[in-house]
Amino acid sequence: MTGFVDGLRDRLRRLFQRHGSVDLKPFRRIVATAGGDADAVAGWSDTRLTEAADGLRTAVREAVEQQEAGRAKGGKKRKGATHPEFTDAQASEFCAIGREAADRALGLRPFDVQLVGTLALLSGHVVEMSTGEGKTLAGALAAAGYALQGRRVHVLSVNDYLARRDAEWMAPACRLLGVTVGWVNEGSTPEERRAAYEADITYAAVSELGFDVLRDRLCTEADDVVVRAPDVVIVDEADSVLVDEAKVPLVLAGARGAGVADQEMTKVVRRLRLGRHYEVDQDERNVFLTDAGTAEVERALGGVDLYSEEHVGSTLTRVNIALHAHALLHRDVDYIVRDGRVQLINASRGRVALLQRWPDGLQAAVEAKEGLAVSESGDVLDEITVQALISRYPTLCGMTGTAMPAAEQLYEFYRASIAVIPPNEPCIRVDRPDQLFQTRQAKESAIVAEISARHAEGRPVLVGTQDVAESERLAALLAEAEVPCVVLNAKNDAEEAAIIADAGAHERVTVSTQMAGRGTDIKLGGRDGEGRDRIVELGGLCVVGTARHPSRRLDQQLRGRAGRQGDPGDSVFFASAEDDLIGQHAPEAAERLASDEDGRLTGRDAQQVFDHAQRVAEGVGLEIHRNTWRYTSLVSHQRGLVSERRDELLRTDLASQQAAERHPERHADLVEEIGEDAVEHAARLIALYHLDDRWADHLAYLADLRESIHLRSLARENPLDEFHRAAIPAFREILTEAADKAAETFETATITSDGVDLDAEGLRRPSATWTYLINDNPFGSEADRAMRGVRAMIGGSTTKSPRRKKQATD
Ligand SMILES: Nc1ncnc2c1ncn2[C@@H]1O[C@H](COP(=O)(O)OP(=O)(O)OP(=O)(O)O)[C@@H](O)[C@H]1O
Repeated sequence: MTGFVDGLRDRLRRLFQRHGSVDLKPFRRIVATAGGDADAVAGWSDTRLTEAADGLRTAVREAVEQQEAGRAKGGKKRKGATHPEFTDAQASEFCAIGREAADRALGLRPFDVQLVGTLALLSGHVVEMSTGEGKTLAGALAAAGYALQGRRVHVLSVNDYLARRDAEWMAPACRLLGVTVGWVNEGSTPEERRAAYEADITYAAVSELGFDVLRDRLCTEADDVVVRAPDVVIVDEADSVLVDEAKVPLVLAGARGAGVADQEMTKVVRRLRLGRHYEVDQDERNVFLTDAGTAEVERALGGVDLYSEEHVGSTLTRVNIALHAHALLHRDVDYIVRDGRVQLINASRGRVALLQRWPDGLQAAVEAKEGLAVSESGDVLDEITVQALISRYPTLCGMTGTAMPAAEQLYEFYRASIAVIPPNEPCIRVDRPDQLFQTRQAKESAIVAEISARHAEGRPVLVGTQDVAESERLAALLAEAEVPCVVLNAKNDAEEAAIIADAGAHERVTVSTQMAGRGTDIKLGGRDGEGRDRIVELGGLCVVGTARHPSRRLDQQLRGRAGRQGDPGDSVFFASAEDDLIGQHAPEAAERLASDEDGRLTGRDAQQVFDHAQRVAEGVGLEIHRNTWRYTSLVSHQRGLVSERRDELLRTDLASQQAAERHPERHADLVEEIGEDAVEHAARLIALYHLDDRWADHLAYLADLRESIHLRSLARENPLDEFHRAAIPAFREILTEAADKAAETFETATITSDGVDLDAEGLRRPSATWTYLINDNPFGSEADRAMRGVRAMIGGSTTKSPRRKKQATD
């Protein structure tokens, strides 16, 4: 009933309420009062400043203690956790000392609007502040504010570079406020991680935090856990993380042995030709063998029948994996080859995703395609989506330049409201109308002409491309036109900071893949801003987009690179009817468009077609997000229950108690023989092993279930209901089954004062683990998958998901 009422309320809300900014007046009032205290605070010594911050910390703690004591006296039970907050007077004092601390420690005196942003963050909102308005500082002060309220804060960045940069940059101001700061990077050791998470504020990339949370789930000693319980999360580039990346599952896999390359199949598919032997979906997510392709493969494999019972599960799956690697994963778009290894490119950020890989079979197939040694294979041990990861935090807030266009999703998925903070200086950037063309070739000629013209004027130009291959094509065209350019993409992201630092320099042309999500500052005149006046005179930075993105938000993020802090600048997007956006979302409309002899689209409706295609793309993106969440929220709930049990096993003597209940004699004998502690330790190891193993099996079952259920949806059953109908009972017995198995092992295993040797009992934990991201639905939407199922039934081939080895070999 509650679910029904909530659902109805949500629908009504969506119908009637426009998502607007929260009221900033109360924050403005507090900041104005803080302004009055500024002179007094300016005269304080550093020590006095730190003491004042400490005084705030104590006052908040005492207020919370008083509240709790009052509640206990009144006999009231605590209903949900209440979070400590500043009173208005405390908030005002915090603003005054925070501003002074930033000024002294960083040489940056926060503007009023930044403090308004800080207060909005402290109220749990997502804050919209334009590019270059100083979100990093507003976020750091909010983090310090939460820390003074006694909360533990994680500040999440989109990548390692920003996490470290922001932590190191902001730490001196936080230190002056008596607040400690740590950061985590991919290369951090477990000790460094633990120390970083012990700090009041921890900066980390989202994926790094997620992988730490997953790795913690494998610990068998409480002291090995690195991440403490989630409390407050401040998300930088909030819309990218909370919306664009939310659906991506982070996966932890455990080594099972050397991987095996399917050389035979790689050779077979290499001979296949697009159009004749196989076809690729318009959105490049699925590949199908044609009849001629099927015949060719069957012949190459010595005359097998791919659809016979013998081959349909195994050989056909192998063909599909190899074909997927051959036809759908492109070097320099989806991955690069570096140091003899395949490295994935994170599509939304145009960066190499180190230590990440595709699911087993697919990874091996790509490695075989590239003639590389095959890496280890493994089993999925656990996975979590970014959304589930962030939903664990009782308090969520964040900042971004583009929150309002994501308002609906932010409310729907996180119940987050938006505070739109006005700029410190009004934005004077000119966003020019789109330049639309019939063909990609005509578009690229026009892009080169535009860049050449701006370059000739001496203006810096930032070009945002969609992928690495496009960047390189454009760089070659610019070279032909004798326009020197710097290419920033996943191939050289180590040099990113240096390249970006100079992207605003005189005559500089920077071609960047997926600039949108990079969150780095471009200063006019170059890194030291020396040539700034000259660039201002010339008109500032010119941003060129080479295609419209799948959402307006991404377009805006790219445009926002120009015109920071009231700087001059302009932006223009080029687009063609041959772009993916149109091919995927408005192919029929594109056929009706008219163009002139330069290939420029002339009709008035051309712009509408592009806008429409983008709206459709946004709708598809939202639907994928909703759908993923509908599936994963159940899994996430189940995961929470398992985690709770696991934590209890890890930190208490529950495992030993359970063993004593089920096998009292064996337990008593062992305690006498080797002592209570040793028994407890052995029982714990055994119980954790079985719980983890059972959970990994359950995840594999759910993945299979989800895959198979799409076929049932053709029989007009609601796939989500079906999924729940099967997934809930499958989970119900997990905890009991794991405990039963643990009891069995406890009864039969050899347990000595040295403990229990799980390997010897055949209960092998993975020797090594690694992590990877699964991109949003790499094997297509539900509808695609249902269609593939039908095609398979009527005799065509499909790319069956190789998501899990278990599944692939079913
Ligand atoms: N109060 C301030 N006074 C002077 N300069 C400031 C102030 N706050 C921030 N800055 C400067 O503004 C620049 C941009 O800051 P920051 O990178 O935090 O912006 P941002 O809002 O995060 O932009 P982006 O959208 O690019 O991430 C930095 O060079 C920083 O030093």
